[in-house]
Amino acid sequence: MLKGEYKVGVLGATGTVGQRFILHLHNHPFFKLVALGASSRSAGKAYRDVTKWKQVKQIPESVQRMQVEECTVEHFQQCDIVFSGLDHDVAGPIEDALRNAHVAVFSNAKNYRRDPLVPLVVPLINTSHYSVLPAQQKSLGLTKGYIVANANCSTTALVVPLAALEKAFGPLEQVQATTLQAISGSGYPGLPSLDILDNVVPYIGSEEDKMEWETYKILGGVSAQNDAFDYHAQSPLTVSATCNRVPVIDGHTVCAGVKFASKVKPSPQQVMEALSAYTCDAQHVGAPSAPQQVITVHQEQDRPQPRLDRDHQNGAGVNVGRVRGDALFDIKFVVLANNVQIGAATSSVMNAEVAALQGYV
Ligand SMILES: NC(=O)C1=CN([C@@H]2O[C@H](COP(=O)(O)OP(=O)(O)OC[C@H]3O[C@@H](n4cnc5c(N)ncnc54)[C@H](OP(=O)(O)O)[C@@H]3O)[C@@H](O)[C@H]2O)C=CC1
Ligand SMILES: N[C@@H](CC(=O)OP(=O)(O)O)C(=O)O
Repeated sequence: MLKGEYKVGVLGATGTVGQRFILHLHNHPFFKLVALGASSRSAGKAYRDVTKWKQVKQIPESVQRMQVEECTVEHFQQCDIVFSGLDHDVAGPIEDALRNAHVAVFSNAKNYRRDPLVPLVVPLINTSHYSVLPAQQKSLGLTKGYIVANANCSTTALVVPLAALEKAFGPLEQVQATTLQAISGSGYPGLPSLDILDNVVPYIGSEEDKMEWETYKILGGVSAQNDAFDYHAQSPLTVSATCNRVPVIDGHTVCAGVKFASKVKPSPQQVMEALSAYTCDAQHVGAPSAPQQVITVHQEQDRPQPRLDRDHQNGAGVNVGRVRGDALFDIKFVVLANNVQIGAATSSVMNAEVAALQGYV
């Protein structure tokens, strides 16, 4: 149901997430990158002159000389879609202004995730939440333009296997999750090397709270009138998260324990089969960024590992390993997700691909 080529822009194009957007979008099959935005420090200059480019791949030729603009409506209202990798300190009013200018905004920033009419979408799980977009538009008197948020990167890692387990075995009762989060999650330049090398920092501001409540919204449903999210209202699920920063560059690892609500518990083998079999709408509608395999289940005792597994399928899926029974929980496992790909830019792009393919853009 594509309407042809869509003009897209990137806000925060010079940042850690913005650079991933550039690599995703510069030769996309139906998104044409036409506008780049960043702060007034970068505006008016060529992209290659203001970006501290940290990717192994070079800046695409077509982007090197593009002029970076201020993130104002006048520079982006030509776009059908804008991807936001903006700092959350500034993202709120900029994204709202673009929505009001009839642009579909797909944001990585946390500002609108709690909004009762903004879908919080992990494209491997809940693109069905787009059914609330007309209610969002109606509440603002808009006929075009909306905001879709993607989740926190650690939440994204955790919820994909949880969604697959709920689909196969019914509601979950308790989830305990302990993260080992990569340095790139804190943006560039991130933590000082003297804080993170040879060290683990057992605190990431507001991360635990986000992992807990975002999970409820993502795994929840939508009201019969398509005008509200139910935040998992009918579920007995309780999530408890502990977040740590570790000296890994990219790739968030989460060690999870899960209790099922049902009295009949699946075996580790059944869990592995269910995780491997899980598929999602992004695959079914043919989103170009969707992975072949949503959850790659590793049989080796010592996988997944960030260095070895984060770039599997360009970081578009998640990796699960060490699926086993437990004395306290019904099942334990380790999940790894590339925080700057499916945890950030890939999620936004895949969300927009599904929206376009389903006629929401
Ligand atoms: N890194 C990650 O793993 C994840 C990040 N996110 C979220 O994505 C967003 C971007 O994160 P990240 O790329 O790591 O951050 P960075 O600090 O690397 O980049 C921030 C970007 O915001 C721009 N910016 C800063 N101030 C302004 C301003 N006043 N007006 C316009 N643009 C401005 C910067 O432009 P300039 O270069 O000109 O300063 C830069 O392009 C954040 O909201 C973050 O929370 C979400 C999930 C994962
Ligand atoms: N806080 C995450 C990255 C991030 O920016 O999260 P959020 O999008 O929820 O603000 C990390 O440090 O790894």
